[in-house]
Amino acid sequence: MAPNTLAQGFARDTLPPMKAPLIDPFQRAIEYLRVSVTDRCDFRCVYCMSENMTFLPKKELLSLEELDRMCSAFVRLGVQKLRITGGEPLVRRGIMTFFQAMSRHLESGALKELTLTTNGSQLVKFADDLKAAGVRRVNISLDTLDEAKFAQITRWGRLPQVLKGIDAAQKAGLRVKINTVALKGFNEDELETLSDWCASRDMDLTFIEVMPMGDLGNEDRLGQYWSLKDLRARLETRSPLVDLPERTGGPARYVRVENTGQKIGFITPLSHNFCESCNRVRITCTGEIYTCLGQEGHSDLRAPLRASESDAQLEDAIRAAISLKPKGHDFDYSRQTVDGQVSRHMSHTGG
Ligand SMILES: Nc1nc2c(ncn2[C@@H]2O[C@H](COP(=O)(O)OP(=O)(O)OP(=O)(O)O)[C@@H](O)[C@H]2O)c(=O)[nH]1
Ligand SMILES: C[S@@+](CC[C@H](N)C(=O)[O-])C[C@H]1O[C@@H](n2cnc3c(N)ncnc32)[C@H](O)[C@@H]1O
Ligand code: SF4
Ligand code: SF4
Repeated sequence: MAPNTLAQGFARDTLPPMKAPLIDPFQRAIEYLRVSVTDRCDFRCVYCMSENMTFLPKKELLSLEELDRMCSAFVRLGVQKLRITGGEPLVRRGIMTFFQAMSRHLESGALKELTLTTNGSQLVKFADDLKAAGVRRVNISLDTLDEAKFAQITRWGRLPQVLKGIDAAQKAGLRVKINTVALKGFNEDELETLSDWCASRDMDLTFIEVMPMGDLGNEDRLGQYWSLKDLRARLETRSPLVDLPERTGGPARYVRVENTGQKIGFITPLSHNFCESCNRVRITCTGEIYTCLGQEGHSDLRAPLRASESDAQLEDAIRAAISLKPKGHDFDYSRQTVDGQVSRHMSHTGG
């Protein structure tokens, strides 16, 4: 990708010496930042958005320059892994300039990984640029390989476009991990097919338990919930699974499928929560920090960011927010009610 003047303009900080790292009240080091760069999306997945979602006015969003300042402040405070998400991150205008600007933190060695989670619809256009900006792997969400079911679950998505995006990512040399939300009565019968398909293309696969977020409307999230313990037991009837110690810094726990060598991850916030080793916080597209995905508590970082050209106030506000990070989430399916429902949309905080 050709050097971009806007990106050069971003690079005003060559990272002053690293500050004291971010440690929360439970002695967990915060090294992983997930940033939602837009609440917009070209899909309307049923577990994530309502069909008639209204989006924020553009002026509410952090500008690309502000996103740069925000992320750079976190990198100075010890964040080593930066995941860009949304909404659909690749529908944000100018987003490649932002990726390009962030690559300077990879080059300096301060940031170990720059990556994104995407629905894959725009990868034909952007895979090469992402690779050039230093992205090495992408997580692509895909719940089914059946075209009609794909249209049903994403409402607006088209499967062939996403499959072409996956091809483009692999061709560009990006490592691909597929994220599949396991939904009872929807893709239950496809898990083996999906896992064989990923193995045949040398892609990792992670199954995610559906979380009770967003406005449920007519959606029965409780009825859709499927414990990954059951799924694991089913996969075990085909081949032994060996627990792997390795971690990506994310919440997935991995197993190796003995018969094929394939790696499969499980993200099980409900049936086995991983809060005790939580290392991450989230920034919304409007500059709020959520220190837990499963809690409503948050604080505003946009005001301190905009208050001054210096980042001192922003850094103080970040530390203050981390000092309030809760121990874990409040999701609760056990009472078979939606008490544990978090009314915020995933697209706002970025999942
Ligand atoms: N409850 C909970 N769920 C999370 C958390 N982080 C990620 N998830 C869930 O896992 C999904 C997949 O996460 P990804 O965006 O692929 O990121 P990741 O799992 O950190 O990715 P890797 O770097 O590949 O490990 C998210 O959309 C959420 O549904 C977390 O901190 N708490
Ligand atoms: C909110 S999306 C944002 C990034 C991108 N648009 C995508 O779909 O990959 C991030 C992830 O959140 C997951 N997700 C959304 N709503 C969820 C829910 N209610 N429970 C579990 N995962 C959810 C999606 O499947 C996706 O893997
Ligand atoms: S899960 Fe991702 S692709 Fe689906 S509606 Fe939410 S933000 Fe869009
Ligand atoms: S639910 Fe909250 S505390 Fe638990 S892993 Fe996710 S973000 Fe961390």
